[in-house]
Amino acid sequence: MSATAKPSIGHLVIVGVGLIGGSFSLALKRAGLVGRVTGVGRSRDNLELAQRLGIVDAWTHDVGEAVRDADVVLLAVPMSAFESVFADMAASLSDHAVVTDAGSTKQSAIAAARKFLPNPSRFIAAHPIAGTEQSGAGAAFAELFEKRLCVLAPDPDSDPDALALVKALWHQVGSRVVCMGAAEHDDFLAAVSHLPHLAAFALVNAVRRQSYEGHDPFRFAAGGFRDFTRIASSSPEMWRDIALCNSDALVKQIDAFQAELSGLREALMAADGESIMNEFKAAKEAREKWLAEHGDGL
Ligand SMILES: NC(=O)c1ccc[n+]([C@@H]2O[C@H](COP(=O)([O-])OP(=O)(O)OC[C@H]3O[C@@H](n4cnc5c(N)ncnc54)[C@H](O)[C@@H]3O)[C@@H](O)[C@H]2O)c1
Ligand SMILES: O=C(O)C(=O)C[C@]1(C(=O)O)C=C[C@@H](O)C=C1
Repeated sequence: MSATAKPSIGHLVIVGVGLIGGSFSLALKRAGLVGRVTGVGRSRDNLELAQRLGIVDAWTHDVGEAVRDADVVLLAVPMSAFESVFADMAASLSDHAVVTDAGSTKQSAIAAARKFLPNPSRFIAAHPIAGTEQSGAGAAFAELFEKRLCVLAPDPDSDPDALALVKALWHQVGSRVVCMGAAEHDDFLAAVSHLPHLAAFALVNAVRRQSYEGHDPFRFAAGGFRDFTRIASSSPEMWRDIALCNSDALVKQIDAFQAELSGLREALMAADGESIMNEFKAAKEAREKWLAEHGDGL
């Protein structure tokens, strides 16, 4: 199957019917590419909401039961749940089922699949680089992946038919699909996704922890603080898991960021306006170049 071919799935199972799993289902349903969708999750309220919103046709808490006649299974749960979900589905998957995921770290997802799935070659690791700070089925929307990158991290053992199907599905939900190695993916994402989240959480805490003689500094925060910290409203559970799964790469990025802050601190202490200006100018230029070259759809 070519990446632009229209795949058709009889039974799709979404494990973790939140922002990402829910949006994937809505986009495929809107495109008329899926017969029925079963949702698997922990929270009854969230699954009932998903059914009311037309994201799933049926739901269960039992992943083994759900995947028995599945054609495609998408894992969209926090990274710490991957191993137990794979273990719970392993005995029930049919030979033809294709398993994929949307997890934010790829080496850990692949390691979990290899450890627990009967046929890891039919697992194709994927990561849509699109999201918001909202969680749960109520946050899902069909347009989420349009024009956004989706990274696939196949390996030489990946089944070519499974790879072609997963490529075609992400293409059909509007993504621009690229393939790369899992380690390379995790390094890049540590820099442009995981560090920014960590920095946003840390910045809010830095403001929160200081004493301002009884005054509330948040009262004076406006657009700058809101833009920088939007992602500190993201799910703490999800971000704890991402940070732990990609800790080596993330620690390197924290060190690089700390070195930048130290440089600026030194320049400030020395009242070195020229250095500060040069740093700010270089960052502004790099950001504008990024937006001009890759900002389409953001
Ligand atoms: N939010 C983003 O911006 C974003 C973007 C790309 C990828 N991701 C990745 O996608 C995955 C899902 O993220 P999300 O934003 O949709 O999260 P979410 O919190 O909106 O949805 C996750 C769902 O999984 C359910 N869940 C948790 N543990 C489970 C388990 N053991 N079995 C079944 N269901 C379980 C939760 O109840 C929740 O409904 C994560 O791995 C995340 O790293 C997130
Ligand atoms: O826009 C946001 O709120 C996001 O955080 C989305 C975002 C990111 O850009 O860092 C977060 C995690 C993902 O794995 C992919 C995308």
